[in-house]
Amino acid sequence: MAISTVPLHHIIGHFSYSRREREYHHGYSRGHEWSPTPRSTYRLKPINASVETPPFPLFQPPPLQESPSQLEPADPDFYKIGYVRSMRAYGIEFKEGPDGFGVYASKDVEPLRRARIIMEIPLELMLTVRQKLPWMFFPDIVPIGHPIFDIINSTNPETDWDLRLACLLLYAFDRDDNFWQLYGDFLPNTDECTSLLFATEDDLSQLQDLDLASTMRKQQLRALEFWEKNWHSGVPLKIKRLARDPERFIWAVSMAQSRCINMQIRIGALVQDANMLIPYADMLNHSFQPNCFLHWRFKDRMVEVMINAGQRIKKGDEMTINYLSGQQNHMFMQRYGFSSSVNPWDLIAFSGNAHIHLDSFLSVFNIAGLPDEYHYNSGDNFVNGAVIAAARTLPTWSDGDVPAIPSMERKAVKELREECQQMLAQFPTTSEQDQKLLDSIPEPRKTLETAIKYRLHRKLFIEKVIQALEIYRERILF
Ligand SMILES: C[S@@+](CC[C@H](N)C(=O)[O-])C[C@H]1O[C@@H](n2cnc3c(N)ncnc32)[C@H](O)[C@@H]1O
Repeated sequence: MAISTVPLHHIIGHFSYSRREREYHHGYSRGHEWSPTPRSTYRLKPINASVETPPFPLFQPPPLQESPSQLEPADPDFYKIGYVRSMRAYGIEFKEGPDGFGVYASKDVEPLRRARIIMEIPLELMLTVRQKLPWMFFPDIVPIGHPIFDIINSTNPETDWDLRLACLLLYAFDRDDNFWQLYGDFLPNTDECTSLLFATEDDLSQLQDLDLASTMRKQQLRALEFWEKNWHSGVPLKIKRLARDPERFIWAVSMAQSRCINMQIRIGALVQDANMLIPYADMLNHSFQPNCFLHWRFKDRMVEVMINAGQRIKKGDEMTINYLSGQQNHMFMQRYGFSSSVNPWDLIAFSGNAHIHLDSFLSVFNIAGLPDEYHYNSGDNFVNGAVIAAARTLPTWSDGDVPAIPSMERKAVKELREECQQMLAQFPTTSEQDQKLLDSIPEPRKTLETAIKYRLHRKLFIEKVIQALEIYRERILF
């Protein structure tokens, strides 16, 4: 069953669509590949003349002058795709930066007592699937009896949300006048994708993590087998053209995995856990200390992107959200194809008996709160997410008010440091060698770069834990 609500996708007025020299393959090309060739103009007739037509552009495109931050502004036409209810954005711009497209503040924002809206995106622009049985998808664009419906219907609702979203995305690209046909041009192409679904065997070996490499091999096989099962030579033409080659389907799965947002949404009386592809909001990059968050506004079925209450933002700052809380780097790698050396949730499996005194360690680094909510406000440049992770992952002891005994702490620090050093020695390369390798490849393939960065981040994290132990040892004596 699919949810049906308002009639969808009435394209209003006309818009001009700038397409540079490239194939018109949704999501296969964008951004810096475009050459500044003349614009071509497409005119789409209004489908439903009775629909009110808001004036274009619905919000101001960013100024075209060179951005002081050296980042490339998105194509101005990105802002002009118009539908019955369009998205709205306030005080932000979409630009290409170090992590692909991102969202940046176009003006300063003073801290406010209440959260402030920067984007509003209506439900009808999104692609969503319900996580649990009875599964549903939205919008209701797939006719019962269409082969893609049967394929979607054959998936496991509990586990295959990414495969279903991929099918829905490919189907949306194939439907005349669907919003995603236009929006797809702003999605990363296969070369720009960081997803390890595209990793070669060599890339996987560069991870220096056998477990992650094996998980990714299984995930690659799962996507490939799904394509083979459903797009075999005998399938009807109308399904075949959605993903003629496995690469196209795997691209769609990688889009679903890396851009999907899981949210609980209320529609009427129904509250559901949904996996959603939310255009424009999916341009927000991740941070462990995000300045924004998402909120479902049920009264008019909009997703709001909001700036945290009390957050100060400077013009040019990147706007970020937290994709996953409480997850280690390998989980970020599996789903999004990136990692961080300051992931506060990273863990190290210590095997010895050494323990340090928890309260002393926390007070040395001015870390407050309980393990699930540790935060720091020390003004000490050394303390970052990796030190928070150290506080969570180092074996510690705490017994009422019993204070630490410096000589015992020093002994424990020595053992823990040695164990960290053994872990580092087990890697075939050092962090310096990884960094040199990254610097020496002029334009590495995304998946190769992602893999080398992952192993580098792991080593930088362990090195930071060693440094933190050293500082703890020095300061505990006073
Ligand atoms: C939801 S999309 C965000 C928009 C994306 N940057 C783009 O170019 O379209 C998620 C992808 O952005 C990139 N990304 C997001 N946050 C990142 C971060 N903190 N570090 C590195 N890459 C990041 C990864 O490639 C990830 O798969």
